[in-house]
Amino acid sequence: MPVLRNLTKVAKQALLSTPGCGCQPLTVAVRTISFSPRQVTSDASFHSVSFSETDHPKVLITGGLGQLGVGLAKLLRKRFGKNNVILSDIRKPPNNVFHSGPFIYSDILDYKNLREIVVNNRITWLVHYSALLSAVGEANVALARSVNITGLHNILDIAAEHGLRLFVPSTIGAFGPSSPRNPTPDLCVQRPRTIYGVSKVHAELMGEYYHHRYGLDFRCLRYPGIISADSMPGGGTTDYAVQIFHDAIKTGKFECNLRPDSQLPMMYIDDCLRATLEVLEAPADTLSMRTYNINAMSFTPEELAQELRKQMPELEVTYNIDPVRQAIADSWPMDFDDSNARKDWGWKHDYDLPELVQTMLNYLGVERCMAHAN
Ligand SMILES: NC(=O)C1=CN([C@@H]2O[C@H](COP(=O)(O)OP(=O)(O)OC[C@H]3O[C@@H](n4cnc5c(N)ncnc54)[C@H](O)[C@@H]3O)[C@@H](O)[C@H]2O)C=CC1
Ligand SMILES: CC(=O)[C@H](N)C(=O)O
Repeated sequence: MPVLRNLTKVAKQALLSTPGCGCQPLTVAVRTISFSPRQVTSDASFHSVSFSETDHPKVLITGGLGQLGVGLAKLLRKRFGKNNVILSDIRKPPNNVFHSGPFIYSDILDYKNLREIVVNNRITWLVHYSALLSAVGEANVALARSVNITGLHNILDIAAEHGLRLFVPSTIGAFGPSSPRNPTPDLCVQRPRTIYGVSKVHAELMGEYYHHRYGLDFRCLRYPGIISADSMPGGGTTDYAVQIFHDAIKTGKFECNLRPDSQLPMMYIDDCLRATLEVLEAPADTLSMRTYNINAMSFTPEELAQELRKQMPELEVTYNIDPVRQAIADSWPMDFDDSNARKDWGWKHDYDLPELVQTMLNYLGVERCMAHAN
């Protein structure tokens, strides 16, 4: 079988190489003044741990069991120590995640519970990953509004009250059909047409407002579509670019829900997680903005399939367009201008399309061969 023959080739290669698996605040920090964004009771604590008091930040990741959180926890634990990074979600963690470091239940809609976690664990950095993504959000607007907007308000208030450094990811989805699409700069018209996009523009603006108004150390990157091998996407428009690898390896066939010419910005997960750590560690005076585009590559489904066919010539791709996802993709950036991130804090991606494809095939090919061997 050609698919298996190519898989074996890919797996052999993989066994030989290692798979990749400006503004200063106008006010003093909120914890030092008597006014806070939320009318907290007088017993509320503003005693956050300052960075000089600890060797490492104490990090909480919300929504940590999705496509990105487990990988980010692994990276941050390597850097700051296993027990200094707490993953949280409302879902039950799989065994390997539960045994790899601290995990805690946290519903971002439960403000008191969130505050208790931050206080009891002396959290200093908060990475806020909980969200409903673009396609899932359109299927459940009320829940998306609640998680992505009400949840964010809880996060912002807790971060401001406890002097946390707060990272919130935004997305290419924060732009819309009236934005310049090729390329899309950091600052331009943002009129997205999805609840996901609207909630992310809201997050960008609220975070920046809290930064200027209360001195909140808010940091935000607009991620492209993220491609990963060991975690599945949670219901977005760019999901096809992950699924194609799984289907190609399993069956040699893939049915794509976007048109072959739909060009979108994309990034391999290792680049995305490294960018997140880099912007979190960047000295404040290097950040001329608080929300940055980051990018690595742009491609269409057809171009991705062509790159895959270099390794799997028999791959068959058919198209069965999902009108909801297609309308979203047609309104999103085709290419992303991340020159400010590159200039300010030295952002540089490692993976272009050929490396991405090779790395994904290596990883998934080895996994499949190992599963067959067991
Ligand atoms: N994966 C991607 O391609 C991109 C992701 N992003 C952003 O990065 C962040 C992480 O993305 P993914 O890991 O892909 O998302 P995901 O959809 O895979 O995971 C989101 C997680 O949030 C959790 N969650 C939902 N409601 C919650 C609640 N009430 N309380 C606590 N947790 C809750 C879910 O259980 C899920 O584990 C999101 O904010 C997303 O908007 C931005 C651009 C691209
Ligand atoms: C690009 C994103 O924000 C996400 N992957 C989605 O497609 O919704």
